[in-house]
Amino acid sequence: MKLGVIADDFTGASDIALTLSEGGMRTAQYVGVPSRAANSDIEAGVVGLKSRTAPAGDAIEVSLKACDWLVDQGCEQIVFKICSTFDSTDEGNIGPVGAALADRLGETSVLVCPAFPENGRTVYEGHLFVKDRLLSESGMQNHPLTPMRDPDLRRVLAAQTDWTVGHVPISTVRGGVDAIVATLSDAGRAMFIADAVRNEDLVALGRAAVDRKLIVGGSGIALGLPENFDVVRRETRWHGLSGKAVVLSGSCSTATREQVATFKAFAPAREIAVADIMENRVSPEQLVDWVLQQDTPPLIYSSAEPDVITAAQERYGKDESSQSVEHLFSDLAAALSQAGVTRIVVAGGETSGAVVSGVSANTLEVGPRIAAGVPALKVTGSELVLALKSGNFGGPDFFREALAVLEGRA
Ligand SMILES: Nc1ncnc2c1ncn2[C@@H]1O[C@H](COP(=O)(O)OP(=O)(O)OP(=O)(O)O)[C@@H](O)[C@H]1O
Ligand SMILES: O=C(O)[C@@H](O)C(=O)CO
Repeated sequence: MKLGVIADDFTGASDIALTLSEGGMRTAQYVGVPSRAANSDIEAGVVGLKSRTAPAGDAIEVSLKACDWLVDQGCEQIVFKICSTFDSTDEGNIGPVGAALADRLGETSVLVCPAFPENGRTVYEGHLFVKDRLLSESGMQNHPLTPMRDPDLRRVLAAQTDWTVGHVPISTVRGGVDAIVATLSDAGRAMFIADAVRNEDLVALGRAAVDRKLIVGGSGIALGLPENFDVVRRETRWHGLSGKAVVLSGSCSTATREQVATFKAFAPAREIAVADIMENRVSPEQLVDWVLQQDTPPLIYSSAEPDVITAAQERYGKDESSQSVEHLFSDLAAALSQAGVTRIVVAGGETSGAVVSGVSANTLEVGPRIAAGVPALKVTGSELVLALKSGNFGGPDFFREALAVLEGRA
């Protein structure tokens, strides 16, 4: 293994696994830190964690464990994959985990860039944009767990770490690899928010990071990395699975809510409210029976508007509300796979974490792209294929498109 990635959630892991796989690296995605050595033919290993919203100490501990495992597999460089919308709180986890990984790897200068232009995430003058909106006006200010209310990433990161926070402006990025390298050199415990507006900017940053032991970024930062290693490009082989399918959506992001509305117009759909779970009005067994009765792939969703989420959080507590939904999706996914469901499309990073732990997946093989940042995945050693969609990824018809790719029809 040459390149190791520690991803702070599972959709983010599959997002960067797709970029590396499309970049020609033989890539595997692992669910949590593996207890065994990786297959020797794997060039890029992506360890997916569920650490984005964990207490900082826990996130550091598990990220260091992942780092040690990747270094043991031979990795020369580690990427800490964060969300392209920089999802985090003042307590962390980007700053504290980034600093802990840097200390472990002996790195003193860390490039930080969440840009993902293909999905509309760009960084300019240190500020993060989602399409034509500042991060703080993009809908992310209403996120149930990590509301992002400040678009200036230098300020956001500085609140999370005692490392110096610097900036690589777009003029330096466009000035070429040597200009970027000069900015990053001999910095002395500094993290640099780098501007990037186009894929070419990310490729330049990736090239400039060739000697860095740690990079922090979204999947875009991986665009330029495969070429730093001696890899031979290969086609991915993919065989979809037919059989029963289901869509599970716990994401409350703007894009997901539109996808839910689009899919509901022609597919059977069941909405789950936090109150239904808290007051035991719904169980995985009932939901599995309902799924199996449907003639076409159905949707089960808790995706809701911000006022509904706020009301649930005020009534039951913030963590309690999201955990109740995640536990339900985890138990439901386990029961669905036991009942013979072969295709599961999941919306939401935390929700995807719940689902992959529910189905006891250990390693995921990366298949073709469904949408930017979302590959088809096969659970190794099992008759189950998955799509793990980040909240705001995919077009309005994503669920139908994902079901088709997972079946091998597209
Ligand atoms: N109706 C609801 N009320 C309160 N919380 C909810 C509700 N539905 C889902 N949640 C919680 O909101 C969180 C949504 O996070 P998740 O990561 O799954 O989606 P996302 O943030 O849109 O996706 P991503 O992290 O990929 O951008 C989960 O913890 C989920 O359990
Ligand atoms: O970078 C992104 O936006 C995604 O891969 C993700 O991490 C969302 O959870």
